[in-house]
Amino acid sequence: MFPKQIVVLGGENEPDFLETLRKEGWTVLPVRSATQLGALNRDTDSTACGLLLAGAQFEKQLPRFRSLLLSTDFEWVVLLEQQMLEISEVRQFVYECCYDYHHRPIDAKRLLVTLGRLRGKALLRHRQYDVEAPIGELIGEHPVMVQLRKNAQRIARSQANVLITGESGTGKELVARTIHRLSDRSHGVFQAVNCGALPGSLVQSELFGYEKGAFTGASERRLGRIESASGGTLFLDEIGDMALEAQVNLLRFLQEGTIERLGSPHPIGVNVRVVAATHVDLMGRVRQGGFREDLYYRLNVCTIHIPPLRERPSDIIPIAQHLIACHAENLGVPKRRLSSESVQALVNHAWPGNVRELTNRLSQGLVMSSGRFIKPKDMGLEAGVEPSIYPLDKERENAEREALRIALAINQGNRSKVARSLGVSRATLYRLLNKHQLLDLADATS
Ligand SMILES: Nc1ncnc2c1ncn2[C@@H]1O[C@H](COP(=O)(O)OP(=O)(O)OP(=O)(O)O)[C@@H](O)[C@H]1O
Repeated sequence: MFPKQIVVLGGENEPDFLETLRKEGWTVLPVRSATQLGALNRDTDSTACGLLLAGAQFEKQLPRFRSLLLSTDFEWVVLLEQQMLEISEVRQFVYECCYDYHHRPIDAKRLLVTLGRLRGKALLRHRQYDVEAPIGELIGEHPVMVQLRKNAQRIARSQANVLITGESGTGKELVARTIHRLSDRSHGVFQAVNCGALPGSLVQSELFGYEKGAFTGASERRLGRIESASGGTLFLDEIGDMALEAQVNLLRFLQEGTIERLGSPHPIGVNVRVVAATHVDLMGRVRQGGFREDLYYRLNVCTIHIPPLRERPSDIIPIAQHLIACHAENLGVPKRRLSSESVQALVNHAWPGNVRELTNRLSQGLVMSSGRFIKPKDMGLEAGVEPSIYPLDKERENAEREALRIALAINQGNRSKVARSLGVSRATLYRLLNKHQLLDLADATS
């Protein structure tokens, strides 16, 4: 149970009311300096409430009080003179920094009710942050994400290679890390290699390592990324961009479990699980001759597809709240909340950059907002009032495509099993796969 604590800022001019608070079971914590407030904010749990007692010339000290209040995690109520509310800067201050206001003379009963509500709100907020998953957790309650987490768990228990597909920023690396964390390799390293960033000339030495003297400049032996990941997981991001020559060696490694360092004819056994990711249509690349078909099938033992954020709009706000809780501390700013306009704007946005864009916009919003709430403009978004619901036929299309993807993943592309699990004939399944351009994910022989 959290104690009833109230931080009182701004003078001792209400001794009777402070006494009433004590009698009502509140611990009153008077604050006289910014340092004291900072210490209380650090040492008191965030369910404590704040009461600001506005004194004479309050309107001249608004910037100081604004930065004091916003530097804390507490919810605040301000007590002021009624005529002060005629000053627009004061009204703006109350709107931005406070949960509520009361004016003098004090109506003790009413103010106690307000403080009771304030505490209730602080407790709720505390619980909300308390249940937040730690940073690095895959958030999302959309049915596709729920299924995706289950699949990741199942896959983690096996040693199978995995191919993760999805647009840029959808969370492919996060899923790969989750598989690693849940696997019996979690004590080994997670080695991430961005194949797109490696020039063709470097990819071989980077992945497979080299012996001293293997080429000019090879002054000592160097282990490659595959060997360094031994006992752990190798994450090959943007696998579609890997040079063809390196693809041959990677295939040999996947078939035989051995590598050869450049300059050495001796194969070395390496125990590594490979998780690859791509944002391009890898099968399309196979057809164009840019990616080896045999390697595609070696990597694609299990597939996880992450749909873009716009196709799972119910995930936007839970992920946003999680990210605010995680990033506010890293950025050294208070945990501000989303205004209702911001919630609407976030849901309306199309998210071409997916969750990465969401992370960036929220970080910007946390830094730029000057009040208790993050507003749309703080995140570089237009305030939107449009309802966030997609037309029904678009929702149906999305649901149909997701059901197909899930069934394909669970049944490893086996068409007969997929058709059975979806309760449709093979002919209908073929039509649906064709319509959603998912034929590549289905095994034509099954
Ligand atoms: N479901 C999620 N829950 C919480 N955070 C997420 C989620 N999905 C993605 N993120 C966060 O979004 C950011 C981008 O994710 P990640 O790097 O895994 O995407 P990616 O698909 O690998 O991107 P790219 O294709 O550009 O390499 C990361 O900070 C990640 O932690």
